[in-house]
Amino acid sequence: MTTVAAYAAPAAKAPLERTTIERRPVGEFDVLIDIKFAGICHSDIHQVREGWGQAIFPMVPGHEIAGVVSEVGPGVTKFKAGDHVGVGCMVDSCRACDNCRAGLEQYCTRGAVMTYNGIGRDGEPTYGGYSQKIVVDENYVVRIPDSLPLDVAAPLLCAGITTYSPLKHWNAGPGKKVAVVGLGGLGHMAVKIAHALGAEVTVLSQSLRKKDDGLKLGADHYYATSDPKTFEELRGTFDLILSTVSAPMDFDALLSLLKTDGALVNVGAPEEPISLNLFSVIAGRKTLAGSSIGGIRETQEMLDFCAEHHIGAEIELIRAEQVNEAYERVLNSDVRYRFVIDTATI
Ligand SMILES: NC(=O)c1ccc[n+]([C@@H]2O[C@H](COP(=O)([O-])OP(=O)(O)OC[C@H]3O[C@@H](n4cnc5c(N)ncnc54)[C@H](O)[C@@H]3O)[C@@H](O)[C@H]2O)c1
Ligand SMILES: [Zn+2]
Repeated sequence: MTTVAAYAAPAAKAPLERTTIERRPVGEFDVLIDIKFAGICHSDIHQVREGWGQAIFPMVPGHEIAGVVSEVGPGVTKFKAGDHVGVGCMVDSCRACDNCRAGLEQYCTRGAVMTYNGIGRDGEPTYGGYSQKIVVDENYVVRIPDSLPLDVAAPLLCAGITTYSPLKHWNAGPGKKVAVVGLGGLGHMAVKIAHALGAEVTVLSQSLRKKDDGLKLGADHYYATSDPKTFEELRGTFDLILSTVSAPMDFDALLSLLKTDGALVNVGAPEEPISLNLFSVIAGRKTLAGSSIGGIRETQEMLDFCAEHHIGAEIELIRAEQVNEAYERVLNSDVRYRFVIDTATI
């Protein structure tokens, strides 16, 4: 076992504090990673606060991990010491069910092992990226192309793949009108990726406060959802709407903005249920769908795509002791556009 410095929430809703955790010895197929950067995802905050239900404490959050391989087990074939690598939301899955075989490990029918707030195959709780080292099976590690700096690459491991996967699945590309709802960590990646895929991109944000940023990120249009005229003007406009909002939304209003046969895909994971008038999907044969992160192969594909298109996250690098303050700022929509912890400061 290796003792590693980490930041953990000792109990639900408690502030995070510096502590140490144990990492398992490097097994035959394991990779030991020196974590360099860890992004702060809104999902970390939902889980620390038990907003999605009972969680495991102490909790070391963090599933946007970028680092450098320092050691590999004897059976490892994909990585060697010195490689730049990433770990996202999953560190294992059953590998045998139809979904795992299809590269959709996030939908593993036996339940994927989450990077933190999960229980590993060894029966031990998993601890995430707000720490200095992690041991992960090589099949759940991805390669970060050398042209992508590790700090701006870290958020791709969740915010990047969570938006790339549905944009690809629902064919965002040339000739398609795509709206991105919410311009936070996921939203700003969705804008960059949808633009790079060739779609015509519209941001639907609460206000016009971040309009200049949105246009610079690659949006063609920018509207405020707080302005009722937005919904009149954009009625029936979009082929695809990707909602990244962390709080419940008016889905009937959003569905009215789709063309016939359009899809509203929700990746935001609010803590409360929503209400829906089913006529919103009946009229216009519309689809309301959800999507969870992406599989391991697709995560690699996304990283290669981002490297090719020079896409990284817009980040604010913080020291570990600023993590609680950063959480408050995320909750107040005061982030442009992802906080990333420099794990050397833990
Ligand atoms: N489906 C998945 O696999 C997956 C993966 C990662 C994160 N998530 C979830 O996605 C959500 C967003 O995560 P994030 O890290 O981007 O969070 P974030 O806080 O960075 O971004 C959320 C954005 O939504 C905006 N917003 C809040 N209320 C709004 C409203 N009523 N109208 C328009 N915009 C509004 C906020 O201002 C912010 O810009 C969270 O709920 C998170 O848990 C889901
Ligand atoms: Zn996340």
